[in-house]
Amino acid sequence: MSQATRHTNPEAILQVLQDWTEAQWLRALDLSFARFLLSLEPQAPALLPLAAALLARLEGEGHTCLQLDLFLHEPDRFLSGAPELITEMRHILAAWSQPQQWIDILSTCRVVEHIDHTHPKLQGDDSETPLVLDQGRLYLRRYWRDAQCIARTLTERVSRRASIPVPAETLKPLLAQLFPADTSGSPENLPWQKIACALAMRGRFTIITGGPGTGKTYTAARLIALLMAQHNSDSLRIVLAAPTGKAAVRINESLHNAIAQLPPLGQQDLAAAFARIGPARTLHNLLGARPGTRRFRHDRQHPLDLDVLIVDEASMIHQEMMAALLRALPDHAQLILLGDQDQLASVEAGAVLADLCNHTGSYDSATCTWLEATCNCFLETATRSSNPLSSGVVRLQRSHRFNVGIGALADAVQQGQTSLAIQTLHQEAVLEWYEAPEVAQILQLADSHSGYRPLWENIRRAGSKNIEEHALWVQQILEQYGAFRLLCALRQGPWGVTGINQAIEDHLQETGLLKTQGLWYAGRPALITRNDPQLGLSNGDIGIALPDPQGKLRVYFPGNDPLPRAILPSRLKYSESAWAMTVHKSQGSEFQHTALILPAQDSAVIRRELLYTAITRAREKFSLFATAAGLEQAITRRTLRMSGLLSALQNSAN
Ligand SMILES: Nc1ncnc2c1ncn2[C@@H]1O[C@H](COP(=O)(O)OP(=O)(O)OP(=O)(O)O)[C@@H](O)[C@H]1O
Repeated sequence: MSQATRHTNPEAILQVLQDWTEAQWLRALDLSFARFLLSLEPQAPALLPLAAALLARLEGEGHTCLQLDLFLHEPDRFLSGAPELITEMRHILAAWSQPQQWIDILSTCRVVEHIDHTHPKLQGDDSETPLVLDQGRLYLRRYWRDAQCIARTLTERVSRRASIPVPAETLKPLLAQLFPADTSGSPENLPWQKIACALAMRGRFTIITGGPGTGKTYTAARLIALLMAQHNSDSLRIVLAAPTGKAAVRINESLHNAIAQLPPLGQQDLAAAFARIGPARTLHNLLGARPGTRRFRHDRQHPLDLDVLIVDEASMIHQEMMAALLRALPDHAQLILLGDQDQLASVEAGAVLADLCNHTGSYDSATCTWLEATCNCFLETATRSSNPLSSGVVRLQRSHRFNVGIGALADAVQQGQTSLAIQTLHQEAVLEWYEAPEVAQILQLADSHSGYRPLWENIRRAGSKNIEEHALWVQQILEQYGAFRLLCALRQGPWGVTGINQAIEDHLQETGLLKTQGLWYAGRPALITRNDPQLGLSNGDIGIALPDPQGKLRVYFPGNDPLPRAILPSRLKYSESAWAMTVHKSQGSEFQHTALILPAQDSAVIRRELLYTAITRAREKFSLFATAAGLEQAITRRTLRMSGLLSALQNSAN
């Protein structure tokens, strides 16, 4: 068959898709979706099955739409694979290389709805075609619907910004009391934490973004104190949440510590009031996930019972979850998102926090007047921002916790400055760079005092039979495990999680440090890989297998209770060893010492956001195993997730 025929015949395109699926470049799901659309519209043009399969595959890579101009300009930026497959894809796409061709052809399909913004009332929600074409972007319908929902709900929330009646004259002295050092109103040194509180106090939607240690939790603690001082703390329902169980545990701990350090505010017993809020929950749990479905118990008809919702680690919220959250949020409630927009985006599709923070940092005149009245800050009023949420977003700028060397490296990477990053790696004592990495060096580091050695020695000592002493020992082991972590960019291969875990277990066995035969051995850190509601465990939770006081092996998980939970290993169906873990899985955690392992061979998944996320997991020391070329590629390559959220926000605001 000639290439020309291949390009115009849907059956021939299906054959190409079949070949790509056999080569494992497409997923079976992608092919099935293309077939399904052709079954709905047998006379469809050849472009339809191709577009459907590529769109489905892109969704698997985290994109919420196929943005025609970006994708057709550089398809292999978004879909990587074996060179011959990429060449074939490029060759086939050459027949439809212009966005307008796609629009003209796909608009004729019955399974595609083309949104016409000049007649918005006639379009949209009522129609149920599987695909939607909107302003040069092709969507799976549910992603389009979710983007519209987020955009509509948030612009509506922001437009009611000033509708919470908080008198500036009562807020001002409270803010001054909570942020005593922040008296300066000079533009170079604005008190962003105080500004964040002032905005969140009267807004129904606020984002407090910033790198690690910039005081997001510090600010959230003060915001909670202000809310309690302004309203009746007994009846105000404040709820804390996070995308994962681990992140929920962490926000509990850090907020608890931050509240304990707060100065007294009026008559409030803050610690008691905070205790009434209750521990942070995962978003799944809060919304009432229905197992085996995409649905939640709470939605527009059954809204959540709360007045204020504070969600930490918001960079991990994917688009579908954000839409579900907004549907379930009562109209009157205040939503505050905390997170670092520069971190890796969510595993599932979308880059919600980064999209929502895009083009922000300017404030409208009403907001500037409010900040002047409450914070004594004089900000320049922006002429119209291209992001309607801009007045509700605050970026905290200064790190208060970070080790200076680690912070400098994170900044250089985040700004894409390779030579500065290399110079910093060479200069700073807390940074260690293995430029010609070998597995033996990784094992040596893991087996050192700043690695797992203290943990391994403590595990070998074995716990006491006395219950209290045993509990203390378990607690100590969990803390020691949390002090160091090996992070990998990849899952598979000798430099990936599986290879490094195996190398460590072999090392432990060979040196006799721990007996690692079998799946479960005393000392094995086990990462849960699937949610298990019955056991109350979430994907990403980590426990350590240790003998109980009777010598029987149990897996101990840290939790909100002071005592770790003990579960029999046989009950844990889905787990993997966690001496090394992926950078993705480490999100929401921090370790005193973090080591990142980049593979010798380049991989398209190694990008700036991954490097930044790994570096910012380290509190005191960061070790890097990477060649100079690997490091440079990682810094240069940026993640670009195709999404229509910003454009949907702009449409909603008009
Ligand atoms: N304005 C400030 N003055 C003094 N100390 C501060 C201030 N802001 C934050 N800190 C301190 O800096 C440290 C880091 O703050 P915090 O934990 O709130 O940062 P974060 O942005 O939530 O970090 P992460 O993203 O890692 O969770 C804490 O010890 C906190 O008490």
